[in-house]
Amino acid sequence: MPATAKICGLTTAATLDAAVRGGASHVGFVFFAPSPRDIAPDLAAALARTLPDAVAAVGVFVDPDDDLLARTAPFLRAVQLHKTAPARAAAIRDRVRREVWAAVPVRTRADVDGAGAFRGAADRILYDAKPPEGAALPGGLGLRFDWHLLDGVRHPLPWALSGGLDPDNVADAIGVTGARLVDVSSGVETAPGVKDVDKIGRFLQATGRS
Ligand SMILES: O=C(O)c1ccccc1NCC(=O)[C@H](O)[C@H](O)COP(=O)(O)O
Repeated sequence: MPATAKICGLTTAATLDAAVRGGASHVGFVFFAPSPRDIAPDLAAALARTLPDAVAAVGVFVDPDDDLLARTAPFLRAVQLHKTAPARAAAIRDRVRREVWAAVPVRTRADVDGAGAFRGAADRILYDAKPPEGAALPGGLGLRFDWHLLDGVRHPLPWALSGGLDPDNVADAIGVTGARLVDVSSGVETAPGVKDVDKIGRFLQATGRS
């Protein structure tokens, strides 16, 4: 079964174009200063304006304040929240009136079950690999979790699979988990924050969409 895909952490017109041409359903812009993928809101707005309707812009945030959300939400279709409690996610959803994705860091089955806390507070769960203690970033680390932790799970919300995916493993990941939406960042880069047009194309081809 083919899956749709979000290419995360884009910062240039050329790589955005590769994602669009390859058939991505979503593109992600990271608004988090410590990230090598951090993008200024003005540049993200300009890139987002070039997207066709079929491709949704997703803003990626780490427990954002209202000011950052106000500056970015107008050109986004969804906000992806890391390290954000369910009550705050619900308040953000009410405030920005955008689809809210809650990132759930996974190392154990208990982590997966924790996604239920976002029922009623978010619109989608993004299962991502749990970073090591003290990691500078909550995502974009190229780490994967045991996909079998999703076996038999009754998901509380629509969901997406993330963490350590790349052009060579994404087809397996889709086969094992049944994910209908996959998300990638470092797996289509040549260095942290440097996206690669060919890898983006290969990743999207491997999802079975293009
Ligand atoms: O990618 C980042 O730099 C980042 C920074 C702060 C919060 C989240 C971040 N990324 C979130 C994503 O959606 C990534 O695509 C996801 O963690 C998967 O990353 P990867 O394992 O590198 O494919």
